[in-house]
Amino acid sequence: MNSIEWNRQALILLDQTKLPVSEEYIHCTDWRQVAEAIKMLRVRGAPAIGVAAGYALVLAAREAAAQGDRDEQFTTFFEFANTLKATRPTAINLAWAVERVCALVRTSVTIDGHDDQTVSLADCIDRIEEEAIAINKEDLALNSAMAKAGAGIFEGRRGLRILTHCNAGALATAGIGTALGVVRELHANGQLSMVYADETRPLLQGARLTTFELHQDGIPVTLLTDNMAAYAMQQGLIDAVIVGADRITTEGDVANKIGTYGVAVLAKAHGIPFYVAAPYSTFDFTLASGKDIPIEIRDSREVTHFQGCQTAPDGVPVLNPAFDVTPHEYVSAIITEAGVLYPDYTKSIARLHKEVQER
Ligand SMILES: CSC[C@H]1O[C@H](OP(=O)(O)O)[C@H](O)[C@@H]1O
Repeated sequence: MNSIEWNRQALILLDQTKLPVSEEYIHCTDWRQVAEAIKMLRVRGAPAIGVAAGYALVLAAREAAAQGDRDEQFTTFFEFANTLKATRPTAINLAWAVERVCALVRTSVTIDGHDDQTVSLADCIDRIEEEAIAINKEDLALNSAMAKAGAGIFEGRRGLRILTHCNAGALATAGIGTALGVVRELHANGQLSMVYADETRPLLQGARLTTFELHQDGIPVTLLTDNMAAYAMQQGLIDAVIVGADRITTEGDVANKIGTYGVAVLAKAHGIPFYVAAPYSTFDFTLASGKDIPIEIRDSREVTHFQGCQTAPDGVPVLNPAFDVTPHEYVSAIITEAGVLYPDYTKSIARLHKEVQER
């Protein structure tokens, strides 16, 4: 199942809002279609929306390069890029990918600090496409490195029962997944007994996507409603929690799907390790405290309706934050493609940053 495919003319996205009932694809030939797909979670998951945004910028550049004079073309392109970046504010991978491509364009048209008037936006399109493909390939490659690093935590252990929240799998990345990448590695090693998947209200990424993915791969999975996680832990059914992330601060505070913080508190109360799996591109090196992470507030209809079925009275006030922040004190370790980070996260994350910058 290929959730994101670039054929040079179009970005083909698996519409995740239709899963698990049907596998339908959207052929995006306009960057606005990709922006809508990200906003509506047809493509979702921090790394995946970064990859999709990279390809959307190829479509945006092609459109902008065909209109106005040279300066207008660049202005239009950067406006399109900013619109794309604003579709979902919490997952930093989206902004990271957009900024990475925009920085490339700015560098391409600058010589010795001056604007090189000989370079047009059209001249940049091939490089933008190369960068989008590079972002995609990097995400694909890092997933396997992360999976092995994460599985290393459980060296020699068998019969593992892992609880996860939301979907941090192949559908959320360009590869095998972050949290579910570790799960897949443990399964391949014969170490996994069961995955317990939180349904993850209100959009049910766990019920619809995680169970779908794991069932397809023959990995044992049991579905929980979100209010069952405490029971499962109390009954001794869970050995560890592994989740993904949408943004991690320099102190190790973690933004992830709403409900993650509650799972982390429950895990701590039951002495169960709580692991976060995320690539380097999920770290925000400009923020220390999780309190400063912007939390996306989504449409109230996501709570009062599901797939057209109304489940609450008209007009009832609704709170619908798409993410919450787990303070680093609740995080046992952070699994990355460069290895496993342990507290003191301020130091271990700084070391990761330094290593990657020096590559
Ligand atoms: C591979 S991390 C995916 C991360 O993104 C999900 O959010 P959404 O479904 O709204 O894109 C969730 O927080 C996952 O942990």
